[in-house]
Amino acid sequence: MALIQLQGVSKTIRRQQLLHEVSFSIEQGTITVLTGINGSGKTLILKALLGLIRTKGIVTVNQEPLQLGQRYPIRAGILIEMPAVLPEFSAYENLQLIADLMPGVGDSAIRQVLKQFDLPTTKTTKVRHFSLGMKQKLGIGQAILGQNDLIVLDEPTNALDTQSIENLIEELRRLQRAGSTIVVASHDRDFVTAIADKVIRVEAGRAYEA
Ligand SMILES: Nc1ncnc2c1ncn2[C@@H]1O[C@H](COP(=O)(O)OP(=O)(O)OP(=O)(O)O)[C@@H](O)[C@H]1O
Repeated sequence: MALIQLQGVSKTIRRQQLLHEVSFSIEQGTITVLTGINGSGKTLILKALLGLIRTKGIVTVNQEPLQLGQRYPIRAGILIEMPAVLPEFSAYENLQLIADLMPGVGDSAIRQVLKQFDLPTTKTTKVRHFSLGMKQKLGIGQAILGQNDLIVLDEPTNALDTQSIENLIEELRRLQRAGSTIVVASHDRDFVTAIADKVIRVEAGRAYEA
């Protein structure tokens, strides 16, 4: 069953049409990957399906049309563009800020995420001393913490080494088995091949099912 459907979604900014009648569905419990070159429109599509930008056309979540400004109808973990991490806090504390908003998510879930991505568990190592890849892994950790209904990751393999990409694939598969629906934008071909149940090719603001 489709968790999310885009029907004829278009976006024009300053008279430039950036998305053209984008239509596809995201099935419950699957991993959907949007792939395409820089500037093709992947991030805009992710924002549209999350109700973060105003578009023409219809986006439905659980068959209900999404309204801009309304509370998103399902629990979503999101990493789009730069990870939103607080540099003066440790990795643990950054995750704790999110866990505090989620009933039933606490110390053991935080430690599991830190372990999965080989991040320091101490509260003394501040994120400002992290490498780019470590910050990226923490950003992914923020999105996957608490087993969300929907997990949206924009270019998650950016700055990750081979082992970290393998850990990410394993973690996404585990989350999928546990019931999450996952949507990823990526131009990393090996990663796309390893992870995708469905590939959506994005070219100049148009989406094609591969
Ligand atoms: N707020 C905006 N104002 C004007 N143009 C924009 C805006 N947001 C996106 N664009 C343009 O829309 C197009 C698609 O951008 P988008 O960020 O969706 O690409 P992308 O496929 O995610 O690229 P990348 O792989 O580099 O992340 C680009 O040409 C971009 O310049």
